[in-house]
Order: sequence, then structure tokens, then C-alpha cells
Amino acid sequence: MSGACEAVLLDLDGTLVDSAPDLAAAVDEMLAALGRTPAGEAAVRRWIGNGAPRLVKRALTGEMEAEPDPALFERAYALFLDAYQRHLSEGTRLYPGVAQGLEGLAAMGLRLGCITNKPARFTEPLLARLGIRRYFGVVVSGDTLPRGKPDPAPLLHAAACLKIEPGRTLMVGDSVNDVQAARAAGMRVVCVPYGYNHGEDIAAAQPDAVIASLAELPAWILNEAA
Ligand SMILES: O=C(O)COP(=O)(O)O
Ligand SMILES: [Mg+2]
Repeated sequence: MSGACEAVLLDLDGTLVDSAPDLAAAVDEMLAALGRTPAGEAAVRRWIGNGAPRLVKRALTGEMEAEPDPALFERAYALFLDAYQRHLSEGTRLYPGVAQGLEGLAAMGLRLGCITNKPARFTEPLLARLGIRRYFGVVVSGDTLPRGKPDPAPLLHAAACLKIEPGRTLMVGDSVNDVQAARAAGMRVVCVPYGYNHGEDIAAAQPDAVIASLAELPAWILNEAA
């Protein structure tokens, strides 16, 4: 687990991009179509991270793990998908330091992957529109495999695609799901503190390090994991 770092897997929402404004717009449009009160962006920020179906269930129930009526969920999920498709990249931006960090990692010759719980139909256009698709040798979305993070499968799948051992692969994320998936995959994990961790301090999940921005990542790897 302490081999030199040869690949870096990066989470999308809350790590590379602040997508909360567009996700909140889609959630609120869905709720309005169902005759419900809007949730607002602050609530949506706490609900992001376990994929789109769970986000919609949280918006319908106000609970993190509750199951809404299946027929209501189906209707709401279709409304959400339609709304998010239209809002996808209106207000979504790269966080400061992301472009510099990706460029630095690529210049070090590291293989890069993007591992997100976001559905693939949104991941690919978003990466392309923000101009960062070309950095990633593999993209694994929330519906690429039967299970998303915190299951280690998406991370192990990405490492296998890049032909790099898990012990030589670093996960970078914003949430406890990223830390748990990395630990279960036998990978080191670095977190950023600015994303969506359900309102909790990410340091409590005990990643190997917390860095203020991705601009710090190339130097961290050179010092800690080269
Ligand atoms: O919950 C989501 O849809 C996305 O979350 P992630 O990109 O942080 O994995
Ligand atoms: Mg995230």
C-alpha cells in the first residue's frame, strides 16, 4: 500500500466541480412540478454524494436513507433527470486550483481517472464542456457498475483499466464515501475540505491528508508518495 504513486483517481462533484447550483435548480424544479416547496441549495449540498437516485429520495423524504413510495419516486426521478439535463452546466464551475492541479499531475506522467456517483449521461458532457475530459484515461460513473462508492468496485475497475496496481493508486475526493471506497480498495486517499460531505468535517473520516486545493496535489505526491 506504500508503493510509488502512478495513478490518481479524482472524484467529480465537490472535488473537481461545484455542481450544487445546477443540482439544486433541478431538484427544486422537480419539487415544484410535484407541487412541493423548494429545498434550496444549502439542503441539496448536504444531500449530494450518493448518486442521483439517492439525491431525489432525500429531496422527497427529507431523510438521508428513507425510501419514498416507489411510484412517487419513479415520477420524481424522471422529472429530475429531465430538469438536470437542461441545467447541467449553467452554474457548474471548476473549483479554484483544479485546472492547475490536473495540468501538474499530467506533467508528472501520472495516469488519471475520474470516479463519480453521477450518472454517466451527465458525467461525460460535463467533463467535456468544462474542458477537462482529455485528462482522464478512464471515467467511471455511478451507473457504470452495479455498485457505486463507497463500494471499492469503481476504484478497482479504474485502476485495472489504467493497468496500475491499487497500492500505487491515489484516490482524491471530498466525502466519506471516497475515503471508505479507497480504504476498501487498498488505496491511499487525499481529501479536499471545500466539497460536499453531508455537512461534516472530512478530517473526521481520517484521509491520509487534507489539502486546501488540487493545486497542492502534485507537490503532496512528490513529497509523500513519489
Ligand atoms: O452524488 C452524486 O451524484 C455525485 O457525487 P460524486 O461525484 O461526489 O461521487
Ligand atoms: Mg464528491
